[in-house]
Amino acid sequence: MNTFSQIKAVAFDLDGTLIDSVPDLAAATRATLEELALPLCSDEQVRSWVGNGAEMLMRRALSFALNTAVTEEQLQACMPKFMHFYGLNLQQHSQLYPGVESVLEQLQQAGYRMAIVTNKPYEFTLPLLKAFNIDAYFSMVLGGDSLSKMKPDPLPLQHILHEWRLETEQLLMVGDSKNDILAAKSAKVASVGLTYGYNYGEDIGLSGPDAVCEQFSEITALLKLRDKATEQ
Ligand SMILES: O=C(O)COP(=O)(O)O
Ligand SMILES: [Mg+2]
Repeated sequence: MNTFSQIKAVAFDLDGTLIDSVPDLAAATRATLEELALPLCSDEQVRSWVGNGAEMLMRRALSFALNTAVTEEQLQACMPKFMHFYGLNLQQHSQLYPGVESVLEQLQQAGYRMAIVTNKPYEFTLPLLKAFNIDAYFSMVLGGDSLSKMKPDPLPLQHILHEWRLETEQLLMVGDSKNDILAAKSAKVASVGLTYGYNYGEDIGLSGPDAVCEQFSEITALLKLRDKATEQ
């Protein structure tokens, strides 16, 4: 029996897994820094700062711009600005990664239950899923602030196991970051690491997921789903 043979439900990470969201996150980060008359950052820097939610992104951005550690007061003063700017343009420059819609469709057809487990604040998560017209695939959507702890803590995955009455062998976590893989390991569920997303510039394979995929479409083969689009 392979690692994935008992999977009934899949928890997907969002940023860097389903959606390339860095261009809009970077624009909002720069708009915040600009309003504070601080040096601006590049998209590439933001790519390496995403992964632990909006507050940690701003903490990293401020610490770069101020070239020193950031106080709680400085961070809390700039959060409303970032939330405002990001909320204005969630999807102007962001894109779904290739193959995402078709794989979600195939998984739905095959009867898998699907959830989003992201560290992005919940208030941005649902609008972003709606903007790309993929919200209906997910019967549970957890943002970084939906529960008391976010990934790499196992709590969001444990919440799904509990709510959906699943055994650990029945849930799969798919993500681009070591936070996704660490959360899966702590929750004792299988994980797939994607190489194209954001992982602080590190190789996702080093976190030890059960499988590494270069493209989202490879998930169908792992779950032994036939690609109906290419099937004659
Ligand atoms: O917002 C973040 O920092 C990361 O979000 P993700 O968990 O969907 O990758
Ligand atoms: Mg991610």
